Amino acid sequence: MSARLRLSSCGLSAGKRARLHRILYKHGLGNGTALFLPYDQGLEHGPRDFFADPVAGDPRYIVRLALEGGFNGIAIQIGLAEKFYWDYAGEVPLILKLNGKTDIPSDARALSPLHASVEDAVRLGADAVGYTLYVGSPAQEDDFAQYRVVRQEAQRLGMPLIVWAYPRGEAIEHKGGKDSFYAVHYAARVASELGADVVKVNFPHPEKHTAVPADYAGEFSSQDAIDAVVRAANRTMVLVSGGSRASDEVMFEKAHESMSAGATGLIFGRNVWQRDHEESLKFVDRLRQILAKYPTP
Ligand SMILES: O=C(CO)COP(=O)(O)O
Repeated sequence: MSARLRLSSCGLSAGKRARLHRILYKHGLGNGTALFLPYDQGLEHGPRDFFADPVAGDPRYIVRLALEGGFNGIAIQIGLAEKFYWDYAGEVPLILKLNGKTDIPSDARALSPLHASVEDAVRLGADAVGYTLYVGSPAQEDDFAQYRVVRQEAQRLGMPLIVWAYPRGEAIEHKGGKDSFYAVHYAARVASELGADVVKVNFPHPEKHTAVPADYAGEFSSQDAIDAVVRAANRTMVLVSGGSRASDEVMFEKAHESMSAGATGLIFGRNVWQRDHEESLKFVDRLRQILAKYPTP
């Protein structure tokens, strides 16, 4: 089991540290771990994600779920933040997603345009901002330039920056795919190199890297892979995302392995809200029991 990063080891400015302290120690379990509820899928995938439980299409329901489930924060886009977040008077920390796109065009040249600024986040009382960076996309150069401005603004305003580090594009597909160990490992390192305070990654699948590039040949367990991903992020805290619906056992295993690797927390969306209310709360309770086993020293 690897040690979890303490806030004091992350090289954070005072404002960022205060905000992250609020998220990690004043909400959720208050033990330095985090459980975030992401709700940007309506933009990224469209309303089809709400077919499984139509009530989840209502942002009011999701904000209430974040509160009832004892989440450390909710990650939403500007439109929903403006119209729904204050229904609960900021009782759950807000992570304002600053960029995002639809999945209607292909991901061949993936780039998520900005829709909001770090100043919007300050105005709305957010405790962090989120930026999706497509590592490996042919548009990576433009993405890095757009990201640099956000990073500088976040630094100036003391706003923690969470990078959704997503491998994308044809080149990645030829190197094992976006969930491969190689791609996720590289993405975590990129986020740390580029100054993210927190990086959000997909759980790496060692079986998917198909030994391309050759340095990744060999036997890796999923625990080996997530251990390496957290190490690659070094002083950047790691959040592991949920992905599409899977069995509860698979999700709990992922949660255990991530926390054991030293990740700071989990950001699970569809696996939480693509089921009825009672089931969602039961699932969240099990996740909280897992996080309780891994307090930050
Ligand atoms: O962070 C996420 C989306 O922004 C992860 O969401 P899912 O758990 O639904 O994959």
